[in-house]
Amino acid sequence: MAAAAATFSVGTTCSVGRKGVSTPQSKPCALRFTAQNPLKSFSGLKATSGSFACESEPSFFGKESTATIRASYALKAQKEASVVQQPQASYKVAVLGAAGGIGQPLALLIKMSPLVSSLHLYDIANVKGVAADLSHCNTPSQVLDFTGADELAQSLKGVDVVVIPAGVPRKPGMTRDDLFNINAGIVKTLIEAVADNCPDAFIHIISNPVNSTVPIAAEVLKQKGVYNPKKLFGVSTLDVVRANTFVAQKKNLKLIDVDVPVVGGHAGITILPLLSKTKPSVSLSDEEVAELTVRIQNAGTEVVEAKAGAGSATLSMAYAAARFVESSLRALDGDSDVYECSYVDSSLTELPFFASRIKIGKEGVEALIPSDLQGLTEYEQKALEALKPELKASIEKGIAFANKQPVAA
Ligand SMILES: NC(=O)c1ccc[n+]([C@@H]2O[C@H](COP(=O)([O-])OP(=O)(O)OC[C@H]3O[C@@H](n4cnc5c(N)ncnc54)[C@H](O)[C@@H]3O)[C@@H](O)[C@H]2O)c1
Ligand SMILES: O=C(O)C[C@H](O)C(=O)O
Repeated sequence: MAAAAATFSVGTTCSVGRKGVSTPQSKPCALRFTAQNPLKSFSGLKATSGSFACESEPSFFGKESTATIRASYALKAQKEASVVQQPQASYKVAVLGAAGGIGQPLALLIKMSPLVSSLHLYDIANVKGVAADLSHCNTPSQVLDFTGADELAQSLKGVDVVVIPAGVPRKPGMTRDDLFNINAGIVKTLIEAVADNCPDAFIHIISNPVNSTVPIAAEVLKQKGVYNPKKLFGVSTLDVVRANTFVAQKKNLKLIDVDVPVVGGHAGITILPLLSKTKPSVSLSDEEVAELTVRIQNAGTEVVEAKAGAGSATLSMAYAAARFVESSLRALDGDSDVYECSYVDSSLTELPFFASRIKIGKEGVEALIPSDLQGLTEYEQKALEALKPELKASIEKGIAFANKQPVAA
């Protein structure tokens, strides 16, 4: 196995597969810290003093295996002799909807990233207090707050990654599509501003229904003449996080080792965990596959019902979104082994948007990974065909919405 980046702190995923291997495995890893690193002071959740002392410490999102870290450090030592790797706190990230249930914990997690120099928090209300609170954390990024439409443009200037959790969440009995009427307009307005102010940024869309809001964003960007399909991402990371958790629990596996690709979209049956592609490979009976698949597909509803009217998943979503932000920042920073599942402009199926594993690079989506869709079980193949009409309808609904109300030039 090729050595993964030597890492232990604000974690995320990286591939530990060899370059060119067709099924790279996302593996929790994290940003680089060493004993000499001046930023280690805020990595108390994971790093201790001394590089090797950290190898058995939990990283923020998980644990690197001792062997991997040893191999990685050995390699680094050979390559770099006395050169110390420093995280580059040089990226600007904007969170739109930053005062919300997802926005606040997400902002905290992003504030912990050593790669972020500036964190822009935008919301229509209540963002000043969130920013004041966060700004007291002694991590590198500067926190700036922006309230209301008049400050939206300013919040986006010079930004590298824009994360959008703005919008209303579900209540029990609702589908994600029931949020369309309110959230479609919110996403459209925000993307217009992104197009005008930071058209080159990576755009991460969390607002539901993701199956439609991502196509809306694409249409708006096209109308503005700045659509770059490689830089628009629907955040489906939570489906992967849930799949990994549930499979590990079911099979008594070490959580950090489990990686399940989840493809399709982000609603009900369009969420398709490819359990046969789980790494490490697990043996599951037909009943276990059916039970796990349904649980992963309904996990959002499980939270909505448990919260009983107080919203939907916020903490696990913030965790998942932070992982996706961190992966994007690592890719922007030159890490050439970054893989995640995401709902993107896609040619893997006949549908124009499709969630799959992707390779992320400096310019965004560097490659769609087709291999997960090859050699599916009969159950998965049927589920894949079954999800297509619903996903197609959601995509078309988003496109029709955006084209009915063209953007101002
Ligand atoms: N992609 C996923 O996996 C996933 C997971 C969980 C939730 N979600 C979705 O994320 C969205 C947000 O969920 P939440 O729990 O944080 O909701 P929330 O109501 O707690 O927060 C939403 C925030 O958006 C803000 N907002 C509303 N209109 C805005 C606008 N025009 N510009 C900027 N901000 C605006 C609100 O003021 C609020 O602070 C929902 O649509 C929810 O369905 C997606
Ligand atoms: O279920 C929801 O409405 C929120 C989100 O899409 C989730 O999967 O938790």
